[in-house]
Amino acid sequence: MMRESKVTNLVSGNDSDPTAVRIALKIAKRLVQESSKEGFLQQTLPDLLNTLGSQFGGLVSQRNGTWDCDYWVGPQQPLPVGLIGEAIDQSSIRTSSQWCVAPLPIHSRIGSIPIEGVRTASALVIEMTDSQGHDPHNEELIQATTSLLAGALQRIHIQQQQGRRIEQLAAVLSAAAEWQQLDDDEALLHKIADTATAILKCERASIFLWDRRRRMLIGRPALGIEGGVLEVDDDAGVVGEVLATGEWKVWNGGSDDESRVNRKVDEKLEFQTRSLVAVPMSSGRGDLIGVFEAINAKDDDFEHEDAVVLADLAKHAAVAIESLRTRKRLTADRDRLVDDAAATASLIGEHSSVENVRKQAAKVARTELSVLVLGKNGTGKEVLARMIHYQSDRRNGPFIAVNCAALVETLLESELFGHEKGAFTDANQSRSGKFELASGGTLFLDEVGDMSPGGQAKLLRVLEDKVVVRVGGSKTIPVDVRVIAATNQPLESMIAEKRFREDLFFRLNVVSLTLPPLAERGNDVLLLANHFTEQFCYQIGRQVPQYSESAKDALLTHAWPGNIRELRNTIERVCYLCSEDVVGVEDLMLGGTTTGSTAAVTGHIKSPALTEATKEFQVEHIQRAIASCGGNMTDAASRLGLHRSNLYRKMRQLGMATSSSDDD
Ligand SMILES: Nc1ncnc2c1ncn2[C@@H]1O[C@H](COP(=O)(O)OP(=O)(O)OP(=O)(O)O)[C@@H](O)[C@H]1O
Repeated sequence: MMRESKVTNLVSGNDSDPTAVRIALKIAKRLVQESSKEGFLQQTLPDLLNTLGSQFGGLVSQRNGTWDCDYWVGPQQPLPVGLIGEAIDQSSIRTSSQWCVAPLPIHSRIGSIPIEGVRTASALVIEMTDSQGHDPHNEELIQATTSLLAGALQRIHIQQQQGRRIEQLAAVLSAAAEWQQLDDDEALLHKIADTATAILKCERASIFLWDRRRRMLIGRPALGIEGGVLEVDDDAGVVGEVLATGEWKVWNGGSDDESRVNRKVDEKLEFQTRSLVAVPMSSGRGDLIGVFEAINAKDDDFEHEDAVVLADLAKHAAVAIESLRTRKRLTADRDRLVDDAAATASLIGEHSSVENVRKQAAKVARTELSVLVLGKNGTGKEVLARMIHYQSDRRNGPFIAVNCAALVETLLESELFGHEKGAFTDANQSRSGKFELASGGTLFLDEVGDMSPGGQAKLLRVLEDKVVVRVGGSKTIPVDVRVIAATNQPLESMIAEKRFREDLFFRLNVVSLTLPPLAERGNDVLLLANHFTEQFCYQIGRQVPQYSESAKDALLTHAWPGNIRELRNTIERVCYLCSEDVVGVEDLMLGGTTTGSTAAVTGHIKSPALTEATKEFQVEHIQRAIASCGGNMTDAASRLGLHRSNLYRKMRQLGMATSSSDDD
């Protein structure tokens, strides 16, 4: 009671004792000026001792069972260890003929701030005459002084702790940002461990990832271990304690139970653990994924604050480890999907013309050059464009195909460049165009010869400026797109007729690749027929049939006006409708067209009657398709394996009537 009132009076300055007031003022003044414990003691203690009537003495603290001087005024002397121990044990002043020892009280909080981690016993040791030491007034003053001194030192400790915490948090955040950049497991774990050793000022740090199934902890990085793998039972040592309780643990060799440490790990690592702090690591979902451990603090022991810092690091480390795992999984998934897609984009064929195209395509794929693919309908222009994309550095980006013939000018513009909300009547919301969607990848512009003059002008501008402006918008949006265009139209004669822009032609036609009609590819017909047969039979789950010799002949002599698309459709029909093990010529239902060249080889004579018959067959075939689709031209075109615009073109060629409103 007496001590509390004295302290209160000292601090509030109400005490009438001028010495007490002087002491309080000195401590308060120094507290404002000094932020380190050493500086504060150096500046304050000589004066304080003097005020208390002594020249010599100091502040002592217990570390690892022995008493050390924090600061000593005057010549160093053997410490009165017995008297100090007595004073600490009884929490009161003890005096001898030479010494007066006053224990410093341990405050658990200063104001509303809890004091963590300071549990060291300290005492003020003052050399004084016998009469001074037994003077009750002086004793009261000493007690009050120690209380103020303890408060001041603990405030300094808190300030230092807070300063260190701010520095540590900044270091943790900048390390975490660096970790996110790494994409190698081993490098990440090493970096995390290095960060922990630097921030906690310790010798080593390890992450123990929990293999629940095997009930093992895998320590990484396992420095000093051959092969770099350290495995320990998940219930062993301090790390096991953390895993079992989900709470951090500190172990300091000088004071804590030796049996808690798993010395087997030391043996494996040829290392001596003297102190350690270990904290749990949890995933974003809160599951325990392992333990993060720091070993051998360089200064003193590990304290509660070290566990707090390590726990901060562990949170960020768990996020970095998990996000790297997720990134790796996503990359592997993407690579698998890209590989699957690339496999479907291989240009099947052994004909020299196809070999040639394949070689040129492989060369051009590695460049950013614009490519124009020429060839009749169904010859595989889109397949070739995809192949170039998947062989290029853009293979992980999108491949977007647009059929320029399928859209009227206004729609094409919004399709390619996007539009802003309200740009036209149906534009209820903003939409990205295909150029934006293809950014980082390849844009395939099919039937580019069918593009309107307005569309051609806009396309040219985008190709030159590499930016798009959405319809109804004003902002320019940069696009990084490789364009591959294709057409079955004779662009050069269209240029002469002013139906295609010459400047656009030169922009698109940096490299041109031409795919030959199927009928000119000799045995490729059988190669492709076998490929499609296997593909469809696999899809249906049926046995792959053989083709009779006459069927093979028919496949080789057919004119294939619809090229590979027609062949694919024919084989699809055969696979679904012919259940025999051997496909005969009648199962092919090929109709009458045969190629001139092969007809000559096989002895057939191409006569006007045959051409007429072919025409009739085509007219009937188209009429049947339209009728079976209830007049829906889009469905009929897709049933015939044609694009809608090509169906109209074909119908016009055959002299069939088309409704003009549908005809664009
Ligand atoms: N070399 C090839 N290997 C395998 N399949 C192919 C090959 N060439 C074309 N095909 C197949 O034939 C069909 C038509 O091919 P694609 O669409 O690439 O031709 P296209 O020339 O672009 O046609 P269009 O001019 O009508 O747009 C597709 O089903 C495609 O998968």
